[in-house]
Amino acid sequence: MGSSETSSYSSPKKILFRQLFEKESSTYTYLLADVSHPDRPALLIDPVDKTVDRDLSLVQELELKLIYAMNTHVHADHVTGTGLIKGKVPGVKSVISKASGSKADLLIEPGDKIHFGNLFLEVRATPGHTFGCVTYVTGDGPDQPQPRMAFTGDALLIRGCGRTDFQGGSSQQLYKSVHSQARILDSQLLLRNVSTVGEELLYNSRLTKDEETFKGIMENLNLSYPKMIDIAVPANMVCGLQATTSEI
Ligand SMILES: N[C@@H](CCC(=O)N[C@@H](CSS)C(=O)NCC(=O)O)C(=O)O
Ligand SMILES: [Fe+2]
Repeated sequence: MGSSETSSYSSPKKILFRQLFEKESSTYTYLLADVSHPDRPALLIDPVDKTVDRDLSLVQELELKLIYAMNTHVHADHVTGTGLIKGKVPGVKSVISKASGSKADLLIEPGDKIHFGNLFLEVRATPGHTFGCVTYVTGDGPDQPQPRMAFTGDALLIRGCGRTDFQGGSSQQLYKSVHSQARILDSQLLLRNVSTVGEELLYNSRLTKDEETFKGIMENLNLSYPKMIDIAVPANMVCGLQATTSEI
């Protein structure tokens, strides 16, 4: 293995972090691992079915042991890779929120901790883009990596946020999610590797507005119906495997 696993995180425990991109749906997938632990346990957040082989090759190259394949929410623009990953890597557990109403091995709830080696992710409820959206936040504590990172799914995007016009979306709820969690989240948390919650609260063109203005913006986005939604949503309710629900 090369020296590319070093990161700028000051921590006695070493976290490996990789951001991967699927260009058709513009989806970011994240790979995290505890590389201080002898087993090098790892997890993937929001993998896409089309890039599963790429993601698993990277896991193999970095000599990691994948233990979780997780989703932040039921995506509407792509089919999740979590079911395919389970078929390819024995022992991997799929993860999604209980509130999403989906099937997975682990149905997590706000406040749960997902451990990988000596590191963990905390689950925060951030509904509003869809029902059951969660944000995964790296652990707090002296032996956890700093600065902390937040994986917000589509709840909070850099200078934007997920739409709120389908799957239990609510602009009122999304506004509350971001503003109430932001007070709890450290302003140093990174989003998609190039912004912070604090920066978004200052410069996000939607979420810096008052709640009524935000609601008006979200009701007038005039976005087209996502091309994949009718395939992606039912598939994502079962970890991406529509036909073989026993394999979730
Ligand atoms: N043209 C795309 C649809 C893109 C889209 O609606 N993306 C969602 C996130 S995936 S549920 C979204 O919330 N976008 C926010 C925005 O402001 O655009 C397609 O057909 O896939
Ligand atoms: Fe989404």
